[in-house]
Amino acid sequence: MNAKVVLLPGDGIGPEVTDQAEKLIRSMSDQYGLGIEINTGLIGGAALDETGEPLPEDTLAMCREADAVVLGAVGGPKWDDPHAKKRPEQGLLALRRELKLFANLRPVRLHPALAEISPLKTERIKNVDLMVVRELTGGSYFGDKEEGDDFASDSCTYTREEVERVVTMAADMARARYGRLTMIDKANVMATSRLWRAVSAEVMEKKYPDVAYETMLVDAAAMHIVANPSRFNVIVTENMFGDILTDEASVLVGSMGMLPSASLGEGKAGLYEPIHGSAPDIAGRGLANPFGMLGSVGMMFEYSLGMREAARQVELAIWNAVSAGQCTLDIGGNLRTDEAADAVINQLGDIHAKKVAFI
Ligand SMILES: NC(=O)C1=CN([C@@H]2O[C@H](COP(=O)(O)OP(=O)(O)OC[C@H]3O[C@@H](n4cnc5c(N)ncnc54)[C@H](O)[C@@H]3O)[C@@H](O)[C@H]2O)C=CC1
Ligand SMILES: CC(C)CC(=O)C(=O)O
Ligand SMILES: [Mg+2]
Repeated sequence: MNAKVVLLPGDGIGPEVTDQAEKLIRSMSDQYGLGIEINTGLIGGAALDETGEPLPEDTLAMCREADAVVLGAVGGPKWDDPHAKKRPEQGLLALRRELKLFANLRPVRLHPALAEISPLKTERIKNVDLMVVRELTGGSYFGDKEEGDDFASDSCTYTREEVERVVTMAADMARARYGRLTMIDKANVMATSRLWRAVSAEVMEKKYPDVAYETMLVDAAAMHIVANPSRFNVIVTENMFGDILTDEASVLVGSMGMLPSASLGEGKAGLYEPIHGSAPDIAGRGLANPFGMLGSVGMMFEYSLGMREAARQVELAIWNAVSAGQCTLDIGGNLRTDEAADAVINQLGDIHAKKVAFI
């Protein structure tokens, strides 16, 4: 196959979880005889310290050549000076934009063993299995900014095309899941949301009359996600709403450390990262949950390497590790980051051996 994967560990717990991703990729590569080539690059605060840029040219060049990029997290208190001209997070935003990765898929599925970890009542969350499709290269994270001591602005812009392509991807997903699509906006206040509403309605009416479709205001959605999360199946929303709502949704499944993501564009190349940040409060202590990162590697096998079965095996291995209590402190286990990842890799070996024995 000779796929090329670039690892960008970044900052805080980023390198800790990226090390686990590398182990998993190497193990899968050996198991399937894939010969995956792995290269590592600088991004975020680590890149700022070494090169003065949060996304150095050679990192970007390497990523453009790759089939997939796997990223830990960027940022941290060391680079948080509000007057700084360059910030680690700019590196990640620039990478997403340069690679034209307009859709960020964030699946949220509860493992029944973790229902008790969630602060929410088990009967409310037991059927949670949703897919959030977050628009990733538009909106206020990318609009023009003014920044002064007495005035600041972030402009939020969207074009018809930006809305159409991400809603189309989300509607395809809803159709494949025999599910319903909820488009979340703030159309009672924001002009961009009214564009989202009009364009989404057109797309759904013309191309997806068979997919159940609804709209919801983001403030109400924030409430429904915790009050009645299993009512959702596929959610599509703009960049910032999706960012915020998915951190909220992580509470449903036990921990921020559980949620993976895949960022996709027109082609097959993608960026794979857990939804969490660099978690400075636990960095360097072996406490980081690696499952969101390992789940992201699973998504890489599906979306960039076209290996759906391999992706299902990674998902199942994480599921089995959780069932066996082989997990980190945040979800009630007592394993360190590397031990929890090793447990998943061992589970994967068992799954593979059973499959081979069956054949
Ligand atoms: N994709 C990225 O690179 C992102 C970077 N950030 C950056 O990360 C830094 C810290 O941001 P925070 O607001 O603290 O958000 P965070 O996501 O890093 O942490 C929030 C809370 O979740 C916990 N947590 C996160 N990941 C975990 C894991 N794998 N296992 C166990 N617990 C975990 C942390 O310990 C913390 O209590 C900031 O500089 C922020 O800009 C934030 C979000 C995304
Ligand atoms: C640029 C990132 C720090 C934004 C974020 O929180 C995310 O993508 O989850
Ligand atoms: Mg976020």
